Amino acid sequence: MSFMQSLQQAWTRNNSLVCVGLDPEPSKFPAHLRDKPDAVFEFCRAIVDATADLVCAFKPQIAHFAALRAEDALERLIAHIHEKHPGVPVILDAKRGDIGSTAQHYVSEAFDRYGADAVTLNPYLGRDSVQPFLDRADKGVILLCHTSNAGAADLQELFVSDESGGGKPLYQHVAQIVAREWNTHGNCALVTGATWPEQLAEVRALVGDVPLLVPGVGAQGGDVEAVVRNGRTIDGSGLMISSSRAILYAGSGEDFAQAARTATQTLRDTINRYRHG
Ligand SMILES: O=c1ccn([C@@H]2O[C@H](COP(=O)(O)O)[C@@H](O)[C@H]2O)c(=O)[nH]1
Repeated sequence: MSFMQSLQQAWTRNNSLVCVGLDPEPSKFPAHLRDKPDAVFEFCRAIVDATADLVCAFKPQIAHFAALRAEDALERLIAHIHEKHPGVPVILDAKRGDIGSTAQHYVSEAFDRYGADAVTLNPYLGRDSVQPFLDRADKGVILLCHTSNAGAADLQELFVSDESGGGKPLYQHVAQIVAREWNTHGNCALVTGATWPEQLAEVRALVGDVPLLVPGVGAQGGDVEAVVRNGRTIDGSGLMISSSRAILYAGSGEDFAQAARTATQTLRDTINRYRHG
């Protein structure tokens, strides 16, 4: 099944637009796990198993594993999700982007080595850098459009002129070019941060039903109601609203996975309040 099919089925089956981000930070693990040799895998697996029926996707952030020399734990974690929770897509948050010959290796890394269903990419090197990913029609290609950090405005909101003499902010150009030209296989999505709700509305208006990955609720303080109202599609879906720290570290004791479940359930219910009204 393709990434887009899995995502749509997970939205419906779990009645959820929540994406749980998997950003392991051992210093925040509960004491009983912290010094275990396979702590990163055990922590993330417990979170996954406690929340899989409440989410539309999982999003491991690759730097959180690589910095700990825990790439092996990431491989096993994604394999575990596919085996125990089939139908829940995995987005590898890697923000890759390079010339074509190197991009091919990033394709293999994300999809063949790690077995991810989708990957985040930086579109800044242009179409040829993204093409090897676009060609994997069954996989999701999620391009940075307007990120959640304060510095997003430094470049992404710069005004760019077009051939007709008009112009628009760069992030709107990215949204349009992805939706109109790069999405030939229907496998593209865009990253638009929850902390910029007006820009989120602009992007939704430009891209029709293209799914939006929205980090920035929870620890970064994005307003869930504004995200849902500004980003939803006509049928009340179209969003993967991602939260990492606020879910992973909701509890710090032996019941951390149950605390993560409760936090995920609360976020899902809050989102659902605004999907159709
Ligand atoms: O614009 C972006 C793109 C990616 N991220 C990533 O999402 C999570 C956010 O973590 P929280 O703990 O929920 O704040 C993290 O992995 C970022 O690298 C983003 O925040 N903003």
